[in-house]
Amino acid sequence: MSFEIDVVLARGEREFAVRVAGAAGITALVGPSGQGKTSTLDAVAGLLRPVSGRIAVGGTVLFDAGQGIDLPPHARAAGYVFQDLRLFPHLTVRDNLLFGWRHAAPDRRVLGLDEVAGFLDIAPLLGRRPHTLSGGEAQRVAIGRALLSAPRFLLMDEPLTALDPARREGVMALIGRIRDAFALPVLLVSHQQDEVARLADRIVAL
Ligand SMILES: Nc1ncnc2c1ncn2[C@@H]1O[C@H](COP(=O)(O)OP(=O)(O)OP(=O)(O)O)[C@@H](O)[C@H]1O
Repeated sequence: MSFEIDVVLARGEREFAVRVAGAAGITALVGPSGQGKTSTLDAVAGLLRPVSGRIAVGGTVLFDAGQGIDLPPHARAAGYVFQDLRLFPHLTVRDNLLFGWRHAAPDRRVLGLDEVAGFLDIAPLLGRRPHTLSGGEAQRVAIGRALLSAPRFLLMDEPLTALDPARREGVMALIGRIRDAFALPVLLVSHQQDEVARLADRIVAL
């Protein structure tokens, strides 16, 4: 399973050409601010329509301007961990996690709440609200919600930025375990180029 991305994206007046070829495992997108990294994740998730080009993941074509293919977000089944996490503030951790599960296609639900909570070490937090969580705890809950949505692949926007060095190590180890345990391709954006170099199977500079 790997990402094949060859698109031109437009944001306002600017255009970005993005190319990621045949990378399995963890692919890191790095580069200066404002170079279209988040826009690339949005395009793969189906939240931003490219001007032209093609996006496929694991051989499934998600977008192809030439062939008129543009799958809607739910059919793409991205597990998207947003930079600002976007946990629902009025829901408990349990209900944030179950939101992902309820939106998963029933025949693709391979993971359950208990398994994911155990894997991410967040079982003690299930009754809490997001505003009571530390940055690292909230990050793990957001990853859990994405995993429970039965994703075909994961998109992670700056998963290390808000964390102190010790927590960064923990989240990096976790992302590596997700790749190995669930065989999910991961496309992640990072500014921490040195750290991400140890984790990623491939680095693409925008
Ligand atoms: N909705 C939008 N409308 C207009 N311009 C936008 C929009 N979203 C992003 N942009 C612009 O598009 C460019 C690329 O933004 P994007 O967030 O993809 O970059 P990035 O590489 O992820 O940046 P950063 O590292 O700062 O998060 C930026 O110049 C940004 O200001």
